[in-house]
Amino acid sequence: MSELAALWSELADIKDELAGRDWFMGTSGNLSIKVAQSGNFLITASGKDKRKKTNEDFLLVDANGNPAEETYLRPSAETLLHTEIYSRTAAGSVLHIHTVENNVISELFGDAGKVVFKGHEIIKATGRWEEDAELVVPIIYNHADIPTLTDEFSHHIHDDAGAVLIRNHGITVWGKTGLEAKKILEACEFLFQYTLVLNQQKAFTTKV
Ligand SMILES: CSC[C@@H](O)[C@@H](O)C(=O)COP(=O)(O)O
Ligand SMILES: [Zn+2]
Repeated sequence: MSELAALWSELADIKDELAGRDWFMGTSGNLSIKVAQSGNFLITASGKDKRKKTNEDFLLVDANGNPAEETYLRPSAETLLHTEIYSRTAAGSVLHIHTVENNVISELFGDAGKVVFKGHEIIKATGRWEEDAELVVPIIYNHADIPTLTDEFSHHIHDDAGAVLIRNHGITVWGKTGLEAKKILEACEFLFQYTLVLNQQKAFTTKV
């Protein structure tokens, strides 16, 4: 199998898994994986139902996000976020999803500009192993203009792995590999769900 075919299959597997969690509501979400050395990456085609598996799910783009081969497919509308992450880090994969939980958390903590988690075992999935490790997820405004959104997003790209919430839009995570990006995504969504359930329980117990 060629390197490209292997990467296609890896990204398709990630897409299948995330689809199994119903994390691509209303055609939302975009995923990419980098082809080592070349600067090119495979990215989801724009506007597709990402729950479906087809031969046209991904296209190859160059480091500027332009199609690297003849195609009628359009790369994701948010390709610029992916190019920005790849240009500033050694990330190998970028994943973006919209969930009710990540949207509600982004709204609850949006005015603070970040949500901070501490004292959760699952923080280790993000590569922080100290007992008092903190996971800080920045929250930025959802600029409709993608270059403006990317500019604000870029202030939060400090490492080869990371996560940023876009308010009332979704989360974008990246990691050195597809597996690392998926682990960070799952850890974040776990923590978002935990926070919402805990707050609901607290509200309930203060009422009774
Ligand atoms: C229908 S969701 C809105 C989209 O603009 C976007 O936020 C998204 O996640 C999917 O866009 P896409 O161009 O398919 O990658
Ligand atoms: Zn989106």
